[in-house]
Amino acid sequence: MATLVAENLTFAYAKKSKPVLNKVSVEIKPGTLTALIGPNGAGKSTLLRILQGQNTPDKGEIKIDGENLNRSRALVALMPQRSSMNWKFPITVEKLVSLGQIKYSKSRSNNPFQIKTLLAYPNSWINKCCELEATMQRVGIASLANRRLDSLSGGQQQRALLAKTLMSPAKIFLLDEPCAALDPPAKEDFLKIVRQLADAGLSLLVSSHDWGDSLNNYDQVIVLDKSVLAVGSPDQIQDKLEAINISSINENNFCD
Ligand SMILES: Nc1ncnc2c1ncn2[C@@H]1O[C@H](COP(=O)(O)OP(=O)(O)OP(=O)(O)O)[C@@H](O)[C@H]1O
Repeated sequence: MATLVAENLTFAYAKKSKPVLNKVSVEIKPGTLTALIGPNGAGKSTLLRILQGQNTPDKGEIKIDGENLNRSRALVALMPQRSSMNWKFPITVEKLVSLGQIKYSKSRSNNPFQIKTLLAYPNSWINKCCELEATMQRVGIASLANRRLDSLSGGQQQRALLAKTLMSPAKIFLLDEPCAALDPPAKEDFLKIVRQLADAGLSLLVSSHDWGDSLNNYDQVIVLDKSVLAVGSPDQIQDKLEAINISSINENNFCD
């Protein structure tokens, strides 16, 4: 369980350029599913990268359970946009998912894949294998373990990428447009899974272009367009959006 609080984040990609984020504050509570919505170029991906520590804000601060993000980066994991993946890479689902653990383990002294750890803690390898199996089951891809990534549907690929992300020891998960390019049933399946993860105590922030009934799956909705335009429950957001003129957002290619 972990709470992420970001306050007054301001960020520009170059010194003299205009900020792409301006005084953005967000709070992600344990066991909640939050949607981050906004038009193209609103700064959603930038914000997720900052919250994960890949980019540093020019101003503002990010704390996890009161500790600076620098000290607790391992508690935050980012699932990147699907366009950043090479889906043709010859790898099985199981191997991809296990990479989520190995990547993290490199920087840890208790890497369960290291011989010295194995000797000291013989169950660590078994535990990690169980975790791999459990994580694949959690997102409904256990039966696809030996399939190659390029033989999967888009929805299955996204679930495999989610499972890889879940293999990290994080408690807060930032998902960058995980439902982009998924057909409605696959989108619905994916949202059910993230809902279950939140109900199990994880904190999830999911960026999306979706506007409509799917927002009802979320506990909190943040509307971003360089700054936070509105934040609240799906019902509260509907009311607020009318006040801030949703048509101007739609004109900005705010799709679906
Ligand atoms: N690496 C970068 N260098 C310079 N500018 C960037 C970089 N990445 C993004 N930007 C700019 O920052 C702004 C915010 O982009 P960002 O990708 O965060 O928005 P977004 O809301 O995720 O957009 P989309 O919904 O289209 O993915 C845009 O104007 C974009 O052109």
